Amino acid sequence: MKVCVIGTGYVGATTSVTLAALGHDVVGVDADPRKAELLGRGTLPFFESGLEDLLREMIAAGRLRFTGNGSQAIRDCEVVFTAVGTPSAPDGSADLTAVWEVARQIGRTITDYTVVVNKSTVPVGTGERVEEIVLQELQGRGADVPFDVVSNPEFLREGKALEDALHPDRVVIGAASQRAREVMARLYADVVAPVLWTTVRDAEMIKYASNAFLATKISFVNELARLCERTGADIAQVARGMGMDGRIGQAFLQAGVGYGGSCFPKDVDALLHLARVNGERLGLLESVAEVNRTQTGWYLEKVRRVLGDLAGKRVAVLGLTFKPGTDDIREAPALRILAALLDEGAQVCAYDPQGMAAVRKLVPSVVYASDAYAAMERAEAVLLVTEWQELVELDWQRAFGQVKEGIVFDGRNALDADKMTAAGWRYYGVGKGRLR
Ligand SMILES: NC(=O)C1=CN([C@@H]2O[C@H](COP(=O)(O)OP(=O)(O)OC[C@H]3O[C@@H](n4cnc5c(N)ncnc54)[C@H](O)[C@@H]3O)[C@@H](O)[C@H]2O)C=CC1
Ligand SMILES: O=C(O)[C@H]1O[C@H](OP(=O)(O)OP(=O)(O)OC[C@H]2O[C@@H](n3ccc(=O)[nH]c3=O)[C@H](O)[C@@H]2O)[C@H](O)[C@@H](O)[C@@H]1O
Repeated sequence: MKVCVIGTGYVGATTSVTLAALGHDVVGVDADPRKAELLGRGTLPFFESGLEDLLREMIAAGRLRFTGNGSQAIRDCEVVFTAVGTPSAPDGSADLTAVWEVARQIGRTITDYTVVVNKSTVPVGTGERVEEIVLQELQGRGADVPFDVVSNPEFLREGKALEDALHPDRVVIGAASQRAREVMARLYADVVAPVLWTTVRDAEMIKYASNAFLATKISFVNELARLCERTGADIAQVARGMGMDGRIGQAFLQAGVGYGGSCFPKDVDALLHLARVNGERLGLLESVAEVNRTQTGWYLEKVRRVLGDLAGKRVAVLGLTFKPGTDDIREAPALRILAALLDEGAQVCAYDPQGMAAVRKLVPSVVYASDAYAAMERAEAVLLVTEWQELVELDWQRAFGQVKEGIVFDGRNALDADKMTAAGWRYYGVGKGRLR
């Protein structure tokens, strides 16, 4: 099938590659000509393991190309995906400017039956508004072209984008017409995953509900971690014990410095906004956001209690991206931590395997080290903020020989506390018993 994907960021690029791998003839479109050009040459504009290889393979096979000119691509394709960004507006709502722009472009362009598939994360009711916009544009040019609007939310995680896109837990398709359902069934015929057919509104809500629930699990353990530190329990053991109950599950119960990224914070805010404008209050979700907003502050409070005044202290920060396996620093907890440390006069030396170039632009006054050992040299404390495998597997014995004070604040409970202690470190995890 001929498929067009508009917007080739994380989701659009991954969707384009995945659909090509499923045997479709795909053209990716981006308003940023630099992105389209890079992708066309087989280069990803972001770091995502494994994706670039398959991108090149699909281009070489002639099944995937990229362009800055959407109109021709839209006209040629039976299915047009929208995968543009839906960032937070100042009031917390999802800014849908790019979604409306694409809808107008589609309405101005299509000449034959087209299935307009929304992959961006959008509030309930967006599909219906897209339908209205396309129709207005068609009427404006006196055209009577049949089309359907479908919601097909994306559930991939950064760092595991390809794996998630090729082997999803489920595919959710919200479609009103039988014609659109048949097209979508053909499109995903070779995906080995359960498909849930819903209304457009249900599919839109499923996406927000899923992200909000995952964020809730994280804030739940993070709040409990605070109580564990007061009561002398270990949140890692508590989470393990809870997760062994099949109804609860182990996933997303890892306590830490809070969730970041381009999705959980913005999607929780957007759902809260959607509730407000619909006259509902989601008190539980408000608390989820509040726990997350205060989690880095709580973590830093512990650092202050152990180190005292931070002014003039040399602190190493390891891991800057919002999670391992990506170069994405959007809403990364590390940014708030760096800002607070600098604000209090600490001398900060940082290292991250992929995120330093982007962080350096935002926070130039930090010293960026060439590797983790260099970052830790003469440090009075080490803050592990993102649990890259490379950082977890460091020779911590060797590092102990380089620091001034062997104090480590493991913001992700990723290090082995016993081994760290045996190597000489004073180890502070998150929610791991009372402070010594
Ligand atoms: N990043 C992620 O892991 C996931 C993101 N999502 C959702 O998917 C959507 C896209 O997210 P990302 O890929 O991260 O965004 P992104 O910001 O990385 O990429 C969006 C792309 O759309 C392009 N664009 C904007 N307006 C355009 C237009 N009118 N025509 C053509 N291209 C245009 C931009 O140049 C950019 O390259 C968002 O709604 C997000 O919430 C959903 C699941 C996972
Ligand atoms: O809508 C989206 O964009 C995506 O958002 C998340 O994916 P992503 O943000 O890439 O990464 P996650 O692995 O979910 O991690 C998000 C944040 O939560 C934190 N986290 C995760 C799990 C956990 O147990 N504890 C925890 O603090 C991570 O460190 C990270 O900062 C969801 O997992 C995806 O299903 C969804 O498609």
